[in-house]
Amino acid sequence: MIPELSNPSVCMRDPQGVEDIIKAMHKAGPNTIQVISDFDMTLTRFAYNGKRCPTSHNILDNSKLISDDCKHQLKDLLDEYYPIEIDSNRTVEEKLPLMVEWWTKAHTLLVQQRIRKDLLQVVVKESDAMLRGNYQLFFDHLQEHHIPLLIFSAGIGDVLEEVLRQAEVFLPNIKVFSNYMDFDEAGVLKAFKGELIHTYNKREGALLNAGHFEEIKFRHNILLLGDSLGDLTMADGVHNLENILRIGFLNDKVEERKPSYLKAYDIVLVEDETMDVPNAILRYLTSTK
Ligand SMILES: Nc1ccn([C@@H]2O[C@H](COP(=O)(O)O)[C@@H](O)[C@H]2O)c(=O)n1
Ligand SMILES: [Mg+2]
Repeated sequence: MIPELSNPSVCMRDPQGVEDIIKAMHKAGPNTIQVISDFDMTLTRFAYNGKRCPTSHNILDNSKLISDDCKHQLKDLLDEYYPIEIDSNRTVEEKLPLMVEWWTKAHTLLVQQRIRKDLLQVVVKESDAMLRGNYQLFFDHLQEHHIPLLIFSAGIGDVLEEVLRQAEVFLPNIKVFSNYMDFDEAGVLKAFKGELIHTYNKREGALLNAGHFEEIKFRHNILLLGDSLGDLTMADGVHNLENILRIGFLNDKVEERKPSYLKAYDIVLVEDETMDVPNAILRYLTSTK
């Protein structure tokens, strides 16, 4: 049905179950589909030529807008909390307060740096941020078939929008839920807006944004893309969900985390820096054969 499902990066707990979901979504047609995707390390690459690529936070953390002292502090936070974020031996309940602590400390430091809105464009351009291979096909295909794409990110909304704009894929069918910066009249960062979104509270974020799901309530079939187990709750606001196909990018600590990813995601893509598998599935879902 979809030759790319035999790629070496593809792992599935239940290949027949995956085929059944895809067939049901294909039968229902593109007008019933919506895509919900995480941003960092899902739409963007985890690594390129063996080097880690930055998250939307890291784009700022590593930029010329941040003092050396603050860079060290942000790096210390990353070294302390990222291993906790991806630790398979801790429960989500254990991780929750620690994630709030990480995001709160990092955002406090960023605010202290008095970041200028007009320089975001420059730092994104100067960064090593990269979308996954063949990302253009993904965005163009969704736009062409009028399929809404919700990008649901615990990263920084202003930065991720700029990444998409510079890649010329910030298209009208895209909606973003994320942490947005609040600037003062002089265009200097003074706070972050609204409720904090971190890796493990996307369910709450989804429920807070009920209006979006209401607008597209006739789209009961979901293609969900994520790289963290926290991303699985991004579709919790969807009305009368019929079919959901969950695709998880397993980027880091592969052997340790594979069992839990196989249990939670229908398709697990191991160290795959491309959009080839989601693209092939979308091509099939929107085909008439
Ligand atoms: N100070 C921080 C906080 C979080 N991160 C990483 O960002 C990712 C969240 O964004 P998603 O688009 O993936 O929801 C998350 O995986 C954290 O590792 C960071 O780099 N710095
Ligand atoms: Mg992510």
